[in-house]
Amino acid sequence: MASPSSDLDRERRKCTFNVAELTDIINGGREKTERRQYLESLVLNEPIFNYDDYYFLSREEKYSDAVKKTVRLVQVLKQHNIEDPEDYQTLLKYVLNLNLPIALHNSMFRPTIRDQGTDEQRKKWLPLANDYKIIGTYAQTELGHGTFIRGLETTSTYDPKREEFVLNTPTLTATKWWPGCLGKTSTHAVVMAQLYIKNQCYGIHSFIIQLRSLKDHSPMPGVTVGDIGNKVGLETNDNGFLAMDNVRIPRENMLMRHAQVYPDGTYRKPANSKLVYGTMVLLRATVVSESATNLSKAATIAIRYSCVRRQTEAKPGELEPQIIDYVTQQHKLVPQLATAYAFAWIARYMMSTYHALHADIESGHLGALQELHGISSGLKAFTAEMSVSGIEVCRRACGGHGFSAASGLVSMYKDRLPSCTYEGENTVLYLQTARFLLKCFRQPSITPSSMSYIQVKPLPGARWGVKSPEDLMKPILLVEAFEHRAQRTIKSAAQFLESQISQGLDTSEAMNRSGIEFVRCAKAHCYYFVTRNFFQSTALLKCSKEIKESLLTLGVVFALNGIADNSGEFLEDCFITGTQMEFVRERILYCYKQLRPNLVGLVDAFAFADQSLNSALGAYDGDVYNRLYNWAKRAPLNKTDVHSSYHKYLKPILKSKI
Ligand SMILES: CCCCCCCCCC/C=C\C/C=C/C(=O)SCCNC(=O)CCNC(=O)[C@H](O)C(C)(C)COP(=O)(O)OP(=O)(O)OC[C@H]1O[C@@H](n2cnc3c(N)ncnc32)[C@H](O)[C@@H]1OP(=O)(O)O
Ligand SMILES: Cc1cc2nc3c(=O)[nH]c(=O)nc-3n(C[C@H](O)[C@H](O)[C@H](O)COP(=O)(O)OP(=O)(O)OC[C@H]3O[C@@H](n4cnc5c(N)ncnc54)[C@H](O)[C@@H]3O)c2cc1C
Repeated sequence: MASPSSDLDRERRKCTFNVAELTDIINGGREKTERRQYLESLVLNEPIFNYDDYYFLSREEKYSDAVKKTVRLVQVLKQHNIEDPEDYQTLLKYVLNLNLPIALHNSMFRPTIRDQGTDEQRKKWLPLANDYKIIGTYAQTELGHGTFIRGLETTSTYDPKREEFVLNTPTLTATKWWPGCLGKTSTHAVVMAQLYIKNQCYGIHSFIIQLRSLKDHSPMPGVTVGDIGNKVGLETNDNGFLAMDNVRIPRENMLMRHAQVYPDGTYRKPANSKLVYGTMVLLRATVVSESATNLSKAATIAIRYSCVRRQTEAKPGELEPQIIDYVTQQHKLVPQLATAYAFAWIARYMMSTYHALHADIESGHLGALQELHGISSGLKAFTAEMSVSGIEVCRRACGGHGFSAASGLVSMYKDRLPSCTYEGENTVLYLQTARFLLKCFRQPSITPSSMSYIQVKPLPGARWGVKSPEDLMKPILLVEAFEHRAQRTIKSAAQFLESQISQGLDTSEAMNRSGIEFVRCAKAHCYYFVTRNFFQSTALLKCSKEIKESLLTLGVVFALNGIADNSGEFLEDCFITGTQMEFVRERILYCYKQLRPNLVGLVDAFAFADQSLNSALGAYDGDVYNRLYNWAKRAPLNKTDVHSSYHKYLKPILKSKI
């Protein structure tokens, strides 16, 4: 058997480009790489951030371990004056492989105060939150309602005599349920509740509530709070429940940047009722980035392992091939790698678009709200869905060892799966994007330039300009195919809706009946958007010819697999012919061959530290079998040669003499 590490060494020697150059591109420049390395150096060497035996821990131990790591992380951040949220995200992405019990504090609590608080409220709360003197969460979802926010039942009733709000959980279904970090960690929460003034309901607003004593962490009077119990993945997180019984807070605890309640109870409504949903939009944009990072990790593990794993001698006596040389294995993994790169590029687009449109909104251009919502909803759903399914493909591609916790892929899959549900269930978000696409289809004036393609009506009888398999290496033709599909499905969804209305259905029923068409067009739009962005961004890169070639080939793989996997949608209006579909399949194989020497280089370029992958299969040195064996030997069941259950149960039924 060949030595696993020599297999990876050989792969690395075959790579045609400079891996460090590609790492800089992925990180966004040399300076960002250096910053990342500096941040990594602060935590990687500390024993407390060791994850070696993590997969052996129980849920409670995992939570406790995560709290310990969180506290140390906070100390490290303070010690080194690290305040930039981007730095914190870098640490989460590349080192701290967990959903920490302060995840919601940093991703939702602080941003909500920043974006929805007045200047005075920011001045009061942000220093406390930034300094971790208080830890907060975002409590919106209830037992009875998650998607339909307007249906939340928690009430916040204004008492002008005492200038206080009184928060109540009037029914069982009004109990807050799911908020991360609520169960055991948070001292405070932004709670979304229906605002009542003089018996009139003004809809959902956000309020800061103290949940626990800052002296002993016990629940505050009127607050019932706890963990909701085990779930799929996210074992380090204490997703919780919360019920409130006449909890009083000062008037100043309603976040009043957009809507105000004056001491006498006068209400001033926000310029747009959806401003209160702003933090969700930010987190949806973040999910795009998380989806990219995690699929990159999964591809790193599975591709390195597939270069080390050998199976089935082709000819008697010959060395068994590396499993990566089976085209079926390539057909599993190369599309995941291509998707990881496509998502890394769209994540960068999503964050910069978020910041640009958010700045527009802050300066009063509220038209940007629906554009940001339209873009981020679909991309969150699309990237979460493909990332989760891609991680599972990577896990299965590792055969039996993919089932071992030590692969790192089991927990990754379980921890990522909820991203299809939280921050807006995926179908619900696709429907939101579809609404926006249809609006743009009907109203050119509101169509943002990034979506102007919607205004071009697809020509009946249009045909794809691909004449040979070589044509499939031309980004313009690939993008054209996705553009056509998106235009056609948007038009078809609009026509379907109109046909329902013309049959006499009221708008909501017609929208419901059009839902499947809506989701179809939103997915088609997202595939187009991501493909176009990949080729546009890659074309702009200043890098070596070899890197550009590899990236473009990955883009072709992403696009061609998208066409092959959704072939019906391209064939049904004869835009693509059967012969062109054959070209597509042929070119996919060609691209795999082109990329084969660079597969390890392309995953090495993500530059994940072994600790962050925490995988016996995917470590840099490829020493898979020693790692698996040593890890198994440390398993709690192996602490003694004879387990206590032998004495308790097994011994009596076993024969002492044969
Ligand atoms: C790598 C870095 C590491 C970072 C670490 C971060 C890790 C953190 C891990 C945290 C993990 C989990 C956290 C999870 C948190 C949560 O889940 S919080 C709860 C999230 N909940 C949801 O998302 C609920 C989904 N539901 C909704 O958003 C809305 O209810 C819905 C959009 C479905 C409908 O809202 P309604 O108010 O009922 O809408 P309606 O009145 O029908 O109006 C529709 C109308 O409004 C427009 N609209 C809706 N939302 C927005 C918005 N946000 N902005 C702008 N416009 C909006 C919509 O387009 C419609 O417009 P139209 O013109 O009528 O078509
Ligand atoms: C791990 C995890 C962490 C979370 N963290 C938080 C948190 O920190 N804070 C917080 O407030 N919440 C949190 N949540 C809650 C989360 O945001 C909601 O679960 C999510 O928004 C989905 O809402 P729901 O549970 O009501 O699903 P439902 O809306 O009940 O969805 C069930 C099904 O109904 C369908 N459906 C619902 N409405 C429609 C519609 N209008 N049209 C078509 N189909 C529809 C959905 O597509 C889905 O198939 C978390 C959830 C999870 C799983």
